[in-house]
Amino acid sequence: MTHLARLSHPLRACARPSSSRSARSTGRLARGLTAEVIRAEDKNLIPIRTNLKGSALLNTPRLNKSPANAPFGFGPLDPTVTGHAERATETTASLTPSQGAGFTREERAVFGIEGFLPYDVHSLEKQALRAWNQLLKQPSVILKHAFLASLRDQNQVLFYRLMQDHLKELLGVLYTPGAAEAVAGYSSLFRRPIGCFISFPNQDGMRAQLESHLSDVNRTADVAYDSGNPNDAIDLVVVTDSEAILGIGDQGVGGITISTSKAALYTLGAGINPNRILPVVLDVGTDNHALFSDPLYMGWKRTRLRGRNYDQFVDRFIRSCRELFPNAVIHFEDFGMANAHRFMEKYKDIPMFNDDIQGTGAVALAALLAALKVSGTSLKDQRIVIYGAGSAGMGIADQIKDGLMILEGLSKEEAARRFYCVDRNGLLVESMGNALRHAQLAYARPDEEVKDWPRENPEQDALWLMDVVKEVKPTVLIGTSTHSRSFNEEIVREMAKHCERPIIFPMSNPTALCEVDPEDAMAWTDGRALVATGSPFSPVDLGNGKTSTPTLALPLTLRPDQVAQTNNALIYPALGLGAILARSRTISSSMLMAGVHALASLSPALTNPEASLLPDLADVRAVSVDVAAAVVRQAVADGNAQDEATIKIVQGKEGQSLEDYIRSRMWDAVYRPLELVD
Ligand SMILES: NC(=O)C1=CN([C@@H]2O[C@H](COP(=O)(O)OP(=O)(O)OC[C@H]3O[C@@H](n4cnc5c(N)ncnc54)[C@H](O)[C@@H]3O)[C@@H](O)[C@H]2O)C=CC1
Ligand SMILES: CC(=O)C(=O)O
Ligand SMILES: [Mg+2]
Repeated sequence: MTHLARLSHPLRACARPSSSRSARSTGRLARGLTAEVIRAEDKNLIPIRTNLKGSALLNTPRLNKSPANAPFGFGPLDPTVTGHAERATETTASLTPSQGAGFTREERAVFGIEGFLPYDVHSLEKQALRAWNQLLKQPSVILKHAFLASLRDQNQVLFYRLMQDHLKELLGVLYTPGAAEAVAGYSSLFRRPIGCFISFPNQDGMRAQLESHLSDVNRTADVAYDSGNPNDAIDLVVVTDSEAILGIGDQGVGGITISTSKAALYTLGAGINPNRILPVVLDVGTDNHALFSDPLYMGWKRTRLRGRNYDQFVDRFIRSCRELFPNAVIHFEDFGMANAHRFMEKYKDIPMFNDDIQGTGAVALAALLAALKVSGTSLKDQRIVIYGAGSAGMGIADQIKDGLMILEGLSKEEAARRFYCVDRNGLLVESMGNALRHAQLAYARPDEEVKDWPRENPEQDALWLMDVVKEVKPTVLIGTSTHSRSFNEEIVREMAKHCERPIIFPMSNPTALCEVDPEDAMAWTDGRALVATGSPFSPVDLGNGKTSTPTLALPLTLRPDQVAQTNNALIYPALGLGAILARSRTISSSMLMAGVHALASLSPALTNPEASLLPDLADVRAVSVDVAAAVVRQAVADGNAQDEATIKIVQGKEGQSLEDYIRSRMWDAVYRPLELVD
């Protein structure tokens, strides 16, 4: 028997696929319920079915419409610690007014929760305002991050609504740089687990552990997004093994927070239903000895597993995912460089991608194409120095190399010659032999070419960044080194001597590891640089009263939206969404390139040369519609797409534009009606 909690809703009748067919028998929405069945404007009126009642309902974050407990940070304040007494008073005061709840009167009656809640019914908007006020009282980024984690763990819709309403302010809390602190402090801050933990010592139970997550998802079948087929409950797996988290290295089990943050950005950035994403950490031990000596460390306290056992473990994980979630895209995040590249090759025949290599390469190429429009130069005429030849650096080189081949018709070898890659042992040269990693081989320069270059340190063979900049006279300088402030004044000024519009992308995260502060880069190039950073930066105010920047030629004031954030988060959500909607067999390089072009074409700098090179990351959701559309079209053109409904839309057979179709598939942070099922 079914009890409808909102029988009176005017669109209730058309909220279900049809009066006689159940949603389960009609099929899917995420890729099934056809476009004419659910329109974008109706999707949020479709009830979510559940058999949970009372406190069980309130304690289920994906169904809860009320912030049930005091969020993290308000509880255990120690009044003996300076400042805590005042804060405790303040925060208690802020919690005193009615907590208010979004459950309607009818829902309260049907689900037996009236007695669990204060009387007044508060809208989501009002709840979001209260949550925002509470968050502002958190005194540090890490406590703000913890507040958000706690909210997410109590009321999913409210968490996403708050994030969406304040994306500009909160991205740096949830994601880089805030996520770096949260990952590093995981074991000490731990409250409740979010995500999926697959640990090597428990590997025999791996399948059962994944199945538990699956049945957890299926327990509350969502008519709007589920097919009713338990094997179609997960669209996306975001997995890390934590070896190279952002720029802070091996973080063991704490890496789960990078998976959960990246997962949240899929929802915020591309509307992927958060309940259909599985964030995973593969706990294979850690080589971070500080974690070993921490008695509170929660992961597997062993040195990092390597070799055959590690490979078999990852293989087993991928196999289990393919069996249990056959349609899911698998997103690899923050693996160490050698493994990241090996797995990209090994699993290239399934729908997977490596975000640090491919996502980063794609966003960097999009920013570069926009910068070239501003500078009026062509891709083939660039001399590109990459500082930090790891996953991201080589991913960027590979993507730009693809661009040189596809857009400029260069051969692979000619394209590779445009790059000079400097790593911790200096410029990559052929004589480095076995010390070169596989992904670096194509970019090693012949020793003959560089043997007479002057060295900063003549005692050494290695050529350092300054030596390379002096000889190469780069037009493009990209930082993925984790070497904070390494693009110093001397280097930037040297580059700017030989180049009208130096293109400088200091892409290392978090903020503290950025290779150059945009404000300095602008000052040292007399405002000529085209800059894009990996982490967010505050507005660069170069004019009026600033004595440190005396020789400005170009924009006197750089508004916040003028420093582009060249972060893979601007493209990976749409890449994933496109691949999911198309149910693409693989994620091909042509799909990536289609995404690059779509993103580059949205650059504000195309219409205003003084504007940001890329759209604001806070606008990622709108950006994602166009980028996902390009990815889907390419998947269909390549014969890679398998979803019939999507293919028909692309072929124009459904009378709906692909963009509208994509919007209709995007999950929104709104309270949908609940329907009680037995
Ligand atoms: N903006 C974005 O979208 C992205 C930024 N990144 C950032 O890029 C940085 C590198 O990340 P991954 O490539 O994943 O790490 P990785 O560990 O694979 O690569 C880092 C490379 O830098 C080299 N390196 C370290 N210190 C150096 C020094 N002093 N001089 C020259 N080279 C040095 C290392 O030997 C290594 O090859 C991180 O800060 C990460 O947060 C990574 C992915 C995306
Ligand atoms: C952005 C990102 O993926 C990284 O810094 O690793
Ligand atoms: Mg990463």
